[in-house]
Amino acid sequence: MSAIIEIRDYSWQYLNTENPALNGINLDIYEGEFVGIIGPNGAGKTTLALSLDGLIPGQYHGVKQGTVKVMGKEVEAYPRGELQRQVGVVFSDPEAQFTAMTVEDELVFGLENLGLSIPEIRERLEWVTELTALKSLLPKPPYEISGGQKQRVALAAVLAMMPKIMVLDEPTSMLDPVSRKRIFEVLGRLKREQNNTVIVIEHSLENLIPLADRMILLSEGQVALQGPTRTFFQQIALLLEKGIYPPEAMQFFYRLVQRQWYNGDLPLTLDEAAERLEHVLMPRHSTYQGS
Ligand SMILES: Nc1ncnc2c1ncn2[C@@H]1O[C@H](COP(=O)(O)OP(=O)(O)OP(=O)(O)O)[C@@H](O)[C@H]1O
Repeated sequence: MSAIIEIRDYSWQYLNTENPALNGINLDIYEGEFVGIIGPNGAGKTTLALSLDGLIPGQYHGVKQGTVKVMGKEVEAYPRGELQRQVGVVFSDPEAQFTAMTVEDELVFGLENLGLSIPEIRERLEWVTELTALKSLLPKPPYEISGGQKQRVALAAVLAMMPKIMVLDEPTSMLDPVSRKRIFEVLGRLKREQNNTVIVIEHSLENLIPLADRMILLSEGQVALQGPTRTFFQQIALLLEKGIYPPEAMQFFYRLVQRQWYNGDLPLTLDEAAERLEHVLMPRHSTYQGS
């Protein structure tokens, strides 16, 4: 299977900066994958997102080396606007993306630009409104709704365009836990019901972990670690060293490992932690078989 995104020896240095923001990146991302990208501040995560939809090098000044290919073609080779049909990006500050007077117009606007027929626009509007639970907000001006609602509108606007690849750059960083959960519920449905390739840059690991097939750790512009989610988080010592704090249940079990009270794999979720704890405390009663 060939990768839908292929990044080879890719480096990007913004103009007038001392170090490259991305430095020798090699990555393959496959169709239908749900990939989580994490890393400390300044690691290059947003730069990577900008590189995937061509805003880098299109709208930024700097020096590029290597290649970023989307669906077999280098990002610079796409005619203007064409790449954005394949790659939809949602940033953490949705306000900047809104131009219309109502939420409904905001959603319809992009679809009209795609040249879709009116029945098709209606159909997609209905689908995306249901998926993101936006029905009651359709007549409202985008600037009158809450931060969480804005983020759902931004997500819906990109989803409605049905891009093959979606990149979400800290989509919940400005949201309270309830709104954050709702965004992740939408992402969960997207994963179960569609075959989109989804790349999420996110600090909220509790929400990301159950969805991600694969995780990538960026650090100082490089891929410091990548792998299937479960394997990835077993490298907890490296993650902690890079300033990433995995969910507390995982950290708790890591302490048990350090004290030699536990030698199985680290649980990814609270439910898994409860299961493993039962095995540690009451091995004869537990149904958990160990790793
Ligand atoms: N427009 C820009 N001009 C110059 N340097 C930039 C620009 N944007 C980012 N940088 C620099 O590039 C490096 C990577 O930044 P980037 O925003 O990609 O990191 P990040 O991992 O997304 O960080 P955060 O988690 O804080 O959003 C940083 O050193 C940053 O200062």
